[in-house]
Amino acid sequence: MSRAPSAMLPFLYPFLNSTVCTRPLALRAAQKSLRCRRLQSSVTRSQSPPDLSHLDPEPSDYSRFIFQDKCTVTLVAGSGGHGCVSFLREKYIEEGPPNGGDGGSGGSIYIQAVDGLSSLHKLARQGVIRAGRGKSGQGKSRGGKRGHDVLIQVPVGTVIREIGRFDPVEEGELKFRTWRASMSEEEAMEMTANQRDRFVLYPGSQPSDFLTTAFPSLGPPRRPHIAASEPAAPIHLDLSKNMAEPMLLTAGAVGGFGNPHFVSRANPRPRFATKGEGGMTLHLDFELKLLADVGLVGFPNAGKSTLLRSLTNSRTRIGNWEFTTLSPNIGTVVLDNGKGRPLVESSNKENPRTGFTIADIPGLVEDAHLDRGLGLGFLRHIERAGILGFVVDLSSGNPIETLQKLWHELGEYDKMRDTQPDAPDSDRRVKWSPSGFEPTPMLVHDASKPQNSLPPIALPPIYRKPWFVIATKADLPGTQENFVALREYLAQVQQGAVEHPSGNKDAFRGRLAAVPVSAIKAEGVKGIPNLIMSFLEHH
Ligand SMILES: Nc1nc2c(ncn2[C@@H]2O[C@H](COP(=O)(O)OP(=O)(O)OP(=O)(O)O)[C@@H](O)[C@H]2O)c(=O)[nH]1
Ligand SMILES: [Mg+2]
Repeated sequence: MSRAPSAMLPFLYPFLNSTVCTRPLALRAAQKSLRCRRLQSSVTRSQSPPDLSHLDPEPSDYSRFIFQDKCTVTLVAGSGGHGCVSFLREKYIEEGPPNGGDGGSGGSIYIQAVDGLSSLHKLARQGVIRAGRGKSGQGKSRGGKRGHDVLIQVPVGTVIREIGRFDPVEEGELKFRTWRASMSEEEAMEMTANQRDRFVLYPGSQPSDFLTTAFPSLGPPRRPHIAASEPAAPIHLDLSKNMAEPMLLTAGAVGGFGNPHFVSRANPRPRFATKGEGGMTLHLDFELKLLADVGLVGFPNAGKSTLLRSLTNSRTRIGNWEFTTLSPNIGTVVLDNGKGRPLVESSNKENPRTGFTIADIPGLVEDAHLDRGLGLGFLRHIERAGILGFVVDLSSGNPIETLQKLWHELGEYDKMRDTQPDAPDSDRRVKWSPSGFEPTPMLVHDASKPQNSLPPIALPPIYRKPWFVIATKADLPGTQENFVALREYLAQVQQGAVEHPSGNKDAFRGRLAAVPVSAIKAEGVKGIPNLIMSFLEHH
């Protein structure tokens, strides 16, 4: 592992003020220079004197960040408990009145998008999520206990789409309607055979009692009142904001009636009660649309993971070889003074930002848009970041070319996405047939792809995202000229004197800053949160 030379970075300091805090910011930066200096992640803040050993760790010193951006989960709402068949038993009362309690209702499933989560892996591991079943009613008119509710918490930026559902109440309603449509009113009153499966009998009854008991006519299956606040089918939710309160996804089913409900003059001691309704099953697809506020884009070994470590509490893996990082790592920059007071004044007074997230995305390679290297999956992660931070290694080659090559990949991906919206999911297998043999046409089915997979979520094009450049490894010798050239190039792009590196005329041309840093020494990184905040607040 290459240890950086211990020389300080004399050339860095003049640049820091002129580049990070460019014109509109310069005044503000001067006024807030004190605050600017204090602004740093919770990690660096708590270290005095600074211990930088975590920025150049042993390859084995890392914590695993389990990342999952997509999963399919089955949700089963709780079914209702059965009603109870019971009669009052007391001394001197031989044949007491019915006193069976109603069944408890099933548990509901709620969803809430919360800040602070960044992956769907916990949800993905569950596979099937069941709310509690309502308990059956009991004697002495005691109702059954409710089933427990389930709250699913997902990261902000999760999109939920329905793949399929099975609703026993809807099935029951349909069955009931077709059954009623086929007979007259009187017949319906008498004919109860079709509804026998909705009753429970007195515990000591024989199965044959089902045939001899005269059951009353029941209406269609019942729905709980809170089902009215379920989202409309098919479910499509875009949870892009932190939710203060959970939202109902599927309501638990109602419990059955106890036997006192069926008392009539003809049958004062009914020996039956009704079953609870069945809970709904939902198959939902969860996908993270927003990965993080900022995505670090760069070639392998550029120093993205080191930069993430220097900015946040992340313990992502670092190594002097390519493809050290294989899945995104997300770190959070906390912008408070440790006592809940903000260090950056947010222009949004009502809901000020207290921090933001940065994703270290695995390195891109040339032709990544053709799915080379670790390919399209990672371009999709880049597509999901709000702001792009291009990490360019000043010590290897021409940084302008590096930046142009990175943009070229992103630009090609944007173009490809526009022309073939479902290209990333298309079947890429080669269909080969031996010469002279004409194969019979058959449906090629990719077993790895779920049958009812949904189309990818539509995201805005990459070239419209705000971006800036982090020129890293500035502590290495001979990097100064490279940085000066890069800064001049960006100024020209901003003025429109040269073509935007994405090759797109409508691309983002706001303030284009280049920040020289030495991530390994945590030098120059303190201005980055301020710069990112200015982007987050104005775009
Ligand atoms: N001198 C110097 N070396 C650095 C700096 N930042 C990172 N490095 C070194 O560069 C090498 C690669 O760093 P990583 O952070 O793993 O690079 P990466 O971009 O995450 O690489 P991949 O995960 O493979 O894409 C490591 O040996 C780091 O110690 C820096 O600012 N100065
Ligand atoms: Mg890495």
